[in-house]
Amino acid sequence: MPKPVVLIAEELSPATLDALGSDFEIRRCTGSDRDALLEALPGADAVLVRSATRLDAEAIAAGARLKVIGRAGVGLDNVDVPAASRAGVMVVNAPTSNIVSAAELTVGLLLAVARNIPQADAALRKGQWQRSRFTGVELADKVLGIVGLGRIGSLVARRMAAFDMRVIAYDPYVPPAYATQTGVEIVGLDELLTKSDFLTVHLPKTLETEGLIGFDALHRVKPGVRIVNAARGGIVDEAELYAALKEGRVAAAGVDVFATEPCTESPLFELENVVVTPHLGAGTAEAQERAGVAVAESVRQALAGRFVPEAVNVRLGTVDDELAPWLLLAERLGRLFTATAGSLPELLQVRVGGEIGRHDVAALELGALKGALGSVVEGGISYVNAPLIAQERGLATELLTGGDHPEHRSLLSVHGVLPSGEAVWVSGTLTGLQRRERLVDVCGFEVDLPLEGDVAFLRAPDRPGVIGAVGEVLGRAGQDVAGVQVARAADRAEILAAVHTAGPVAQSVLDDTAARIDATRSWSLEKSERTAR
Ligand SMILES: NC(=O)c1ccc[n+]([C@@H]2O[C@H](COP(=O)([O-])OP(=O)(O)OC[C@H]3O[C@@H](n4cnc5c(N)ncnc54)[C@H](O)[C@@H]3O)[C@@H](O)[C@H]2O)c1
Ligand SMILES: O=C(O)[C@H](O)COP(=O)(O)O
Repeated sequence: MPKPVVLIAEELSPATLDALGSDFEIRRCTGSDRDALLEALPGADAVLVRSATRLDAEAIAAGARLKVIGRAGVGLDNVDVPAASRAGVMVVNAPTSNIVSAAELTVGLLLAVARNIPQADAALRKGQWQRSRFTGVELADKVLGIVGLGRIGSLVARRMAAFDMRVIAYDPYVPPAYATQTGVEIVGLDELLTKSDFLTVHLPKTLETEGLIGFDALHRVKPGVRIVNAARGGIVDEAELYAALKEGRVAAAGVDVFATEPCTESPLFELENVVVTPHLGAGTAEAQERAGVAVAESVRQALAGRFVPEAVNVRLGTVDDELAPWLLLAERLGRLFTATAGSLPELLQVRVGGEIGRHDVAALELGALKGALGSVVEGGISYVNAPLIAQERGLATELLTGGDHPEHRSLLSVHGVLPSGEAVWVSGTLTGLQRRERLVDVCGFEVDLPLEGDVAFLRAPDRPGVIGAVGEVLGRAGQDVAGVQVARAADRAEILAAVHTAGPVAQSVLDDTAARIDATRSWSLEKSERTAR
């Protein structure tokens, strides 16, 4: 089996490779070289990038085998996430990997624009000892205006409070109570602009935020404000910032990010009151290691078809340690449901009863759907494309919670009514300290089976000699039978035989066995598991 290919399109920490391990073939390309990227993408199962690689719809379409895009960092403005979702490609990032580093760089830029540190350094290296030329201002008792009080904005707020700054913020999407807890006063944009002595931007780049600090805002600012942008180029309009600096409306600026990167020429570079860095917010050993290891882990999970908590284009709700094994069970039951039913219903119901039903179990609906479609959809099913594929096939899902079971603390069932009117369901639970998966009910036949290994199911009329006949056909085919479990229907009209074999039963052998006992239906757990992979 060839190993899945992970394409590394930008310089990542060496820890990334260690975390990926030896299960993948690693290829490299320079993601900012468009031709090289488009040439390398068709062979890749996963691609790892930072902010310099543009993964737009064209690039995603070129990645015909692509299953996951890993962004070793926060910002996703270089990835067309809707296009990835349409193509069934999971997008993962490392949303907290570099926030401390970005906040610390912001602190550095605030200090640099207050005290002219880089300019003084450059002058002294040229032999100029000019103390009064670089007279700065203190931070203490000044107003710091933060635009965007998210993860990085909040870290900056905490750090700058230690400099005795008065921190205000504009962010219409954070609850005022949260801001109060952090000691920050939430104000409107106008108030922030007119009151701030220092202004720092920590927004995502969106249609709404691009140019937010542009002509209008830069004409309303408090005269002599110092501005820092270590979020995304273009949120502070570079041309308008240049004009404001030239006219003295803005006293100084610290700029880490540019509308077009790499940026090696800019009118801003000509101004002495500007401090620039080449997108260094995440440029620390710690941030790079965290980002690389986090996306490597996510890519491993994604390529194994598992749920990835950091996936940005999967709406799964919360999957905590308590729920994670139930999610796997839901997927397995989904697969077994399809194998048992032999077709798909119009409505797939996921019923969650007992203790686990009292948690937020929304994820189980998607897990069961992914499992149910897994063995029937060509081209691979993922948490990303399962809802889309279900919609295309007219398959709806429903999550029902509540109710207790007399025998099981918690019970998960996947249920559906087939076009013939027949109801099919499979139910399972987790047992013991190891939380082992057990199949406990197949269409009303009570069983007690692990949900793994090679198990053939046969549903047949309840007649003497049925089990002997099953053993005989399988034995003749050279199939070792490790055990048989027989469940009887309440009316004793039918049995369900679950036959454990040491190895997969060939379809022809299963068909022969079924014919011998007049089975109304036969299917196998191994088949439903394996074809879904
Ligand atoms: N320079 C770097 O190397 C570097 C490193 C890391 C992150 N970043 C960038 O920093 C930015 C912030 O990252 P984060 O992790 O703090 O993001 P975040 O999502 O945690 O915070 C963003 C905040 O902006 C607010 N917001 C969104 N739209 C807004 C609007 N129109 N007006 C006001 N507030 C608005 C949101 O409510 C949120 O609280 C992102 O653009 C990210 O890409 C840059
Ligand atoms: O969004 C981010 O994570 C930062 O801007 C860092 O980008 P980078 O990984 O290209 O340094």
